[in-house]
Amino acid sequence: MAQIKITQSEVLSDNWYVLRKITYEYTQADGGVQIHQREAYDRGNGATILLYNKEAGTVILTRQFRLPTYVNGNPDGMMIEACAGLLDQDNPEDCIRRETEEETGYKITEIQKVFEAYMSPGSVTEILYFFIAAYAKSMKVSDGGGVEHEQENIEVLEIPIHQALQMIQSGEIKDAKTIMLLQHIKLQGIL
Ligand SMILES: Nc1nc2c(ncn2[C@@H]2O[C@H](COP(=O)(O)OP(=O)(O)O[C@H]3O[C@H](CO)[C@@H](O)[C@H](O)[C@@H]3O)[C@@H](O)[C@H]2O)c(=O)[nH]1
Ligand SMILES: [Mg+2]
Repeated sequence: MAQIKITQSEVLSDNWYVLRKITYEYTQADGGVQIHQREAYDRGNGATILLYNKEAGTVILTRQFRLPTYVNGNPDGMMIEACAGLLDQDNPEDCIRRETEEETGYKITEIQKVFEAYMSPGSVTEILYFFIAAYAKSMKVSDGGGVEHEQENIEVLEIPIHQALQMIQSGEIKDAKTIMLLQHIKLQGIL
């Protein structure tokens, strides 16, 4: 296994999130030492959740504008995604309960952690915690839509699972966390 020693960490940008240039010694298995420099974008960690209803065979997804996709080939910048949020000070479970209520309007009870994943390990530090939870109409406490002062403007979608899976094939769903959760629900036979 390679040995790593960080020798320098320079902040290139500290605005909304932090971009660092990190220099490190990389000692290979044969003892040879290389000097590497890599940039790492630190925007904290996140959590995401897929809400599902067994009886109806539906899932809850969100739709919102995502600027980085707009500047990289997504014509209207709109993305259909599983509900998700950044952790702030919370633990992943508290975070996703709060985000679920803010974004979808559902106050969920039992939630289940399914896995965790680095979403872009060559450039972004973030680890994402994945959850699923059952939802029912009776759990709806508000319209959702996100937090006004954060300019979130989130649309809430209730979609049959078979349609959501087709939307991956058609390219209407292009978000990695969402694809992972939809496939998980299908693979595990939950819906
Ligand atoms: N003003 C400003 N706002 C920003 C900036 N970058 C992000 N935001 C806003 O900050 C809010 C963060 O909302 P959250 O719901 O907490 O996070 P998220 O963006 O939904 O994050 C989730 O999705 C990401 C993309 O898939 C994931 O990377 C992340 O882990 C998480 O799952 C969003 O409204 C976003 O537009 C910025 O540079 N400036
Ligand atoms: Mg969000």
